[in-house]
Amino acid sequence: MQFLDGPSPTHDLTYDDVFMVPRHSAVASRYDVDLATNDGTGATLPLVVANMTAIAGKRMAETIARRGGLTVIPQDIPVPVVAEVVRFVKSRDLVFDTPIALTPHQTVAEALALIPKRAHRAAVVVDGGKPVGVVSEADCAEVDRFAQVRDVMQPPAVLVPSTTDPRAVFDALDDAHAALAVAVDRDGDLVGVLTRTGALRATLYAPAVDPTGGLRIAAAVGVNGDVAQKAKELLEAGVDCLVVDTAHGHQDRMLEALRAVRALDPQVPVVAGNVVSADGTRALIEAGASIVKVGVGPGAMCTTRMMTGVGRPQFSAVLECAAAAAELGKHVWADGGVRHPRDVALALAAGASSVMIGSWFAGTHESPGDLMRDSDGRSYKVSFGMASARAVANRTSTESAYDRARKGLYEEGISSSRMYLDPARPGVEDLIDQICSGVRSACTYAGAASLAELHERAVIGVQSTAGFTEGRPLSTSWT
Ligand SMILES: NC(=O)C1=CN([C@@H]2O[C@H](COP(=O)(O)OP(=O)(O)OC[C@H]3O[C@@H](n4cnc5c(N)ncnc54)[C@H](OP(=O)(O)O)[C@@H]3O)[C@@H](O)[C@H]2O)C=CC1
Ligand SMILES: Nc1nc2c(ncn2[C@@H]2O[C@H](COP(=O)(O)O)[C@@H](O)[C@H]2O)c(=O)[nH]1
Ligand SMILES: [K+]
Repeated sequence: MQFLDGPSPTHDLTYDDVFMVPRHSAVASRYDVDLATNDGTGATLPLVVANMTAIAGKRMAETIARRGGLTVIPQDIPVPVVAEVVRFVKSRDLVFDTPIALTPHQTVAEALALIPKRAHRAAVVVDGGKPVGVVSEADCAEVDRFAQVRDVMQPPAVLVPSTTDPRAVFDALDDAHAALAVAVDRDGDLVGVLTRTGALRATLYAPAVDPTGGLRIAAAVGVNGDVAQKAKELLEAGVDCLVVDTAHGHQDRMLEALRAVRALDPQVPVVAGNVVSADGTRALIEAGASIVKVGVGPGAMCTTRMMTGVGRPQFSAVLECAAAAAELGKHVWADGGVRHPRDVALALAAGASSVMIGSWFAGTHESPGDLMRDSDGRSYKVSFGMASARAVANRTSTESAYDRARKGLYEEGISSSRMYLDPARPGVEDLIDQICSGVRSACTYAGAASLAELHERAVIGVQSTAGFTEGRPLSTSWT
């Protein structure tokens, strides 16, 4: 990457401060761009879901890995629960989505409570393992809430063997004018479901799979307690990537934790953070990190910069840390502050091998929270920071009242934030589509057929606030 006007600017920059200049390209199509990462995680997309309790659960992990990204299960989740999530995610079909399954005698009220957990807005009715019907919200309208789903369900309009090619599923749905295909195994038992868009995506994305063919998943540990023991248990549970995470990564406690984890000789990438300097990056790599997580204060739930004045504008932080990591043959993830597809493209241009997203993905069907509606009827989910009073109270729930009170004083995150679902993109896969379109397009503007080429060829300019504002679309006239 180089700056348009030569040397690096003298002050630090964040994503909004910069733009990429188009240059000659020999890449004919945006589909010719390979978005696979080269950091050893096996991800085919440069996207990681942040280890935040309100965002990263098993549903998110399954959905993201099927499209090629990774989800980091937060450090606050007990190891046996993480092990169960890993087992669940690795048992998922690589093409067909896991539906809400109801028995015929369950009620319409139960169906209506569960259907919003799925972007495809339906549930499958199963009897003895076999799908016997599909229930959508429309089927439940104007019906007694205690009615049984068997009385409102429709027979599956498209029933296919789970070995069916996604393109054939797409065509079958199109021919039948149906919304959802139901897939079964050789015994006729339910495997999963696929929408038209899901079938299309299955032809465009490659799932992130481990050597045994299971979907990949990551998990985090903090720096307190017996880190090595917890890391060992997570590795035994089968995580594909281990994240050692704390607010201030360039500290002794982190370096000790990292050395202890490295001593386990993990055969998966070890990510550590967070830092924002070349020194911090080198320290983490020397202590055993294969990937360094970069970002202090850019997160949407994060109050660190307001509380402490500490941090660093994210574009410059990623640029400096990525250069330091590359000198040692290692990588960085850009963590936090991503609000538009452009931010992902710019982080990758600065040299990140992957980009971590939290809050933006909170406002999707796949995040763990319940779907809420505000007084205007807009759908949202509640999100909160991992250093918020709420998260700290959860994390310290087994400690003495005195210790909890002591730790409760250091609050550096928002405890409750409404993350609205975009009505046009309510599922995390809709956001992935949007991000990948933006990044693929950015690559062709730069003449890059891979992420390594994007970093190599990117020419970055610095813009004024007016320059950034000019780039924003207008939904109404300006006079
Ligand atoms: N990327 C970012 O900007 C930030 C991210 N976070 C996220 O919040 C979650 C919780 O992290 P964290 O608060 O580190 O909690 P942890 O539970 O990981 O504890 C951090 C440990 O480091 C010690 N510590 C020393 N200095 C600091 C400091 N300046 N800030 C925080 N801890 C310090 C703490 O001791 P003692 O309590 O005695 O001081 C504690 O023992 C993580 O997921 C982290 O990534 C949090 C803040 C910033
Ligand atoms: N200072 C804090 N940082 C936090 C907190 N919770 C999470 N985070 C960081 O934000 C990113 C995600 O950023 P986003 O803009 O995509 O939401 C996450 O990975 C953490 O590094 C917090 O409470 N305080
Ligand atoms: K912030």
